[in-house]
Amino acid sequence: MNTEDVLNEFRDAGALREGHFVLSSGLHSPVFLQKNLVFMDGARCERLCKALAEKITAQVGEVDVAISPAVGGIIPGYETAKHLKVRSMYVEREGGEFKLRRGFSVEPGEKVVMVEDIVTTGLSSRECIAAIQAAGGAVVAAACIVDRSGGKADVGVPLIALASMEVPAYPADALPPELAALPVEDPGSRRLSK
Ligand SMILES: O=P(O)(O)OC[C@H]1O[C@H](OP(=O)(O)OP(=O)(O)O)[C@H](O)[C@@H]1O
Ligand SMILES: O=C(O)c1cc(=O)[nH]c(=O)[nH]1
Ligand SMILES: [Mg+2]
Repeated sequence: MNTEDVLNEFRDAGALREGHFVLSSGLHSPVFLQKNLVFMDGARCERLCKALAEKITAQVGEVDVAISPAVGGIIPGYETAKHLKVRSMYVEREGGEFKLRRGFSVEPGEKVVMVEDIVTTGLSSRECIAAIQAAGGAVVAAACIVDRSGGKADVGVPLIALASMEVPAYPADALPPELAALPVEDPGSRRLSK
């Protein structure tokens, strides 16, 4: 499955949104990939995550566990883990910081693949990887359905992306006028509890 195939799944699901969005990183973008509209369709989610699992196995071999950052990473993390035939867990924010909760744990040195839905700056991936390492896991790779940085994001381990593309994103004080003119949506969960 190549980038165009993945984007077609997003288009067909009505998940390729245009407007004015504030992203998890605080950057603003005229494009948002509303992944939940993709993952809500079991067959579509399975096609994408099966392909991602195959890419992970081809690049890093077998792993022991897949761990994702909540909320967006939970469904693709579970489905990818299913195809890798490994346990699936997630980290969630406690006082703003990602932690393994709900009885989830890793054995010291277990090989972990961190599975994200979307990577933009890589900040959430780095936070998730730090939480896994703090819990004793050895993160051998990160994986995502779409890398919006076109390969530029550095998450500190190899990043395996099913689709890779560069999408414009701007700091709040450097918005193009046509973007600044539109009302802003904040669709993610990072700022929900504040
Ligand atoms: O690479 P980054 O710059 O960190 O951006 C990508 C992150 O943004 C979204 O999460 P968000 O925090 O918006 O919440 P969600 O998982 O609940 O959608 C997405 O699920 C990634 O985790
Ligand atoms: O950077 C983000 O927060 C982000 C971008 C995107 O296209 N989709 C998403 O769910 N999050
Ligand atoms: Mg997320």
